[in-house]
Amino acid sequence: MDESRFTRRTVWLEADGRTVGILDQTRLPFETVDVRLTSLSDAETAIRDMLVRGAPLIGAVGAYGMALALAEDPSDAMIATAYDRLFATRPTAINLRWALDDLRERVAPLPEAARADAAYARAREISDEDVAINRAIGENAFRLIEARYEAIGRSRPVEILTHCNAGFLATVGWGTALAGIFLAHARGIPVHVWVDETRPRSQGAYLTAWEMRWAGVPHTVIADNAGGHLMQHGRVDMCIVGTDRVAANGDVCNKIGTYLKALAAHDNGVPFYVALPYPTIDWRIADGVRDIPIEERSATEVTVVRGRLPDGGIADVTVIEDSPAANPAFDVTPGRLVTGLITERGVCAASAEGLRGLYPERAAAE
Ligand SMILES: CSC[C@@H](O)[C@@H](O)C(=O)COP(=O)(O)O
Repeated sequence: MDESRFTRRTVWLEADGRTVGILDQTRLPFETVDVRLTSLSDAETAIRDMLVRGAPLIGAVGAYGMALALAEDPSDAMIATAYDRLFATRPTAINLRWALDDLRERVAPLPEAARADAAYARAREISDEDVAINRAIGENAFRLIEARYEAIGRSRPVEILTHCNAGFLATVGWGTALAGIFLAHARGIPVHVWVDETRPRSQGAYLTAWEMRWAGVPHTVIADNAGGHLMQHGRVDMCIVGTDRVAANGDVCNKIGTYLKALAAHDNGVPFYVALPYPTIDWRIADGVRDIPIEERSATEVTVVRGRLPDGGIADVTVIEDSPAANPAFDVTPGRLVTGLITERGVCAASAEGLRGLYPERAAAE
């Protein structure tokens, strides 16, 4: 199979060398619409309102946001303003801070006239690096999927459960948790994916299912509450999810509901893997459950649902009226419930020792 299907870019520089193109993910799966970002405030809105989402993609668009800002005004004051405004858009995905720190460090020492070009060049590099990293994560995840296929005697498809969306839409290309699944499918290992719907924003139903169709991977969308039952009855061979931030002790922050899936997997002896690139590790947080800040989003995301009407139109309908609703968007799964962290450097235990073993230089630097 042609692997370029899995490298569809989610953010790119337009031909004018200044405007940034993105796929508007709020319109999926009903419409495929590209949008152009021309200013800092466009980038800010795109991240905050989730036209782009997923930790690695948020980082890449944050980097382009800094470049767009400096193209308008390359002053020191603008570096600080752009950093603060972009940083405030989404609090949980650590890739955003990583990308903004990186950009600020590189452009601040330069003369003003050189700053915008340097920022665009670095944003592009970050994007290309993300695609290469995810391809490597995919190879490491592929080996685990292949091993499960051998373990079940090559008798049937490997049943994999995933939560939220950690495919190419959540990154610049390939994806993290889904990269190994795409590779397995492309290389002829039969897989079937249980796609958690992932309320309230339904990234599973709207985005992962769309990617599975795009790639031709057999899949079934399930309500968020179904995973435990399927695991109890031997219908899940492994779980693979992505993450928005991994603490130095291996605790994993991901879309709300991930923790419950990890508990069910642990209780049923189902391997639970988390895929991540190095910028997702927050070396400054020693205890993830205690210290990772969790984004609380609008209650409207819980009370209003988007769908297609019988006449073909697309509409938002209210499903909860007159009751308060709460919307914590992420949760933290303790490292002890995670079978392994799948990174571009290999697979390690979800622990301080495991992470230090794979990234000794980065652990020492923090
Ligand atoms: C690869 S990014 C992390 C993902 O795994 C995903 O599950 C997730 O939580 C993304 O959250 P989102 O709120 O859609 O930006």
